[in-house]
Amino acid sequence: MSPLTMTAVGKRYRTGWAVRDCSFTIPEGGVVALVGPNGAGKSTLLRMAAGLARPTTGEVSTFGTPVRGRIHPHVSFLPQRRSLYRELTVREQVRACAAMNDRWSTDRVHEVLGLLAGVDHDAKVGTLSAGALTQVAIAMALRRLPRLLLLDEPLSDLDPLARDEMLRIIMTEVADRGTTVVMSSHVLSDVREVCDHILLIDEGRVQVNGEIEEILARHRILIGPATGRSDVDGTVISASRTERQSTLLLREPGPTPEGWASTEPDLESLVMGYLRAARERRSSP
Ligand SMILES: Nc1ncnc2c1ncn2[C@@H]1O[C@H](COP(=O)(O)OP(=O)(O)OP(=O)(O)O)[C@@H](O)[C@H]1O
Repeated sequence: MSPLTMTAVGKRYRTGWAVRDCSFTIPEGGVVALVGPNGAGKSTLLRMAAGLARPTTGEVSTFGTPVRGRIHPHVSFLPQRRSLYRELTVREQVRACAAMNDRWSTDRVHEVLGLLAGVDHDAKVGTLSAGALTQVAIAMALRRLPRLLLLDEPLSDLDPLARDEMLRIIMTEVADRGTTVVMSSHVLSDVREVCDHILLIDEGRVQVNGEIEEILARHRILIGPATGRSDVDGTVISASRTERQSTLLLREPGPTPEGWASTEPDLESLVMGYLRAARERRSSP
């Protein structure tokens, strides 16, 4: 059963459509990078998956159950704005959460505090740095033992050390418990090393969705003469040209024509190619 499925999902705010006609399925286990530029619709997608925003069109399901205004018991969501009690100390915050959740044991409280080795457990939450706040919120989200963990920009406030530590904790969770993690970021390099699946969105639409290795294998970068591409077979995603040469990103390419050199793209150039193409479509009349 897929942890998260969206079918023809759209979300319109008063300002316009934030998400349009999104259909995708997330496989179970592993880390999905939800990537897109600022304002692409990442938070809106995650909020709909968590039951905090209602789709205007289509249907969102988690573990086969339609999300209708309430979060699935096996799903945990870390919003961009961390919702914690600022007047409590870190220790009190974790205990308060345990007291409100009958699935939490005393052991679980110690586990959460154990994950927060670099954070002062007696500091008031309101005095913590943004990075430490994020660490507390992620540790608490993890200890709810979700089968699907939705993280909205979890790494944006973290320094490089804290970021590596958080990624290590998340990867341990995935390996030990088979948790599925969907992690949004507008910086691909932040999530690249831990994700095996990518969901690229731009202007609220899915541009790319799938296993990274499979997606890369279906694309090629072709470099050839500046004069053109008439003999190139496949779907041209994006094209650029200098006086000397043309560079194409191709999906499902045919045989490489004479005079062209072909290489497999890395994920960064593939993402850039799709985003550039989307920008060109927007700016052309
Ligand atoms: N509550 C809201 N009311 C009106 N418009 C909204 C609301 N939330 C988001 N939007 C708009 O919807 C679009 C998508 O926003 P969203 O926050 O989902 O994107 P994002 O990819 O998460 O961006 P970022 O990386 O900057 O957080 C943006 O144009 C945003 O201004």
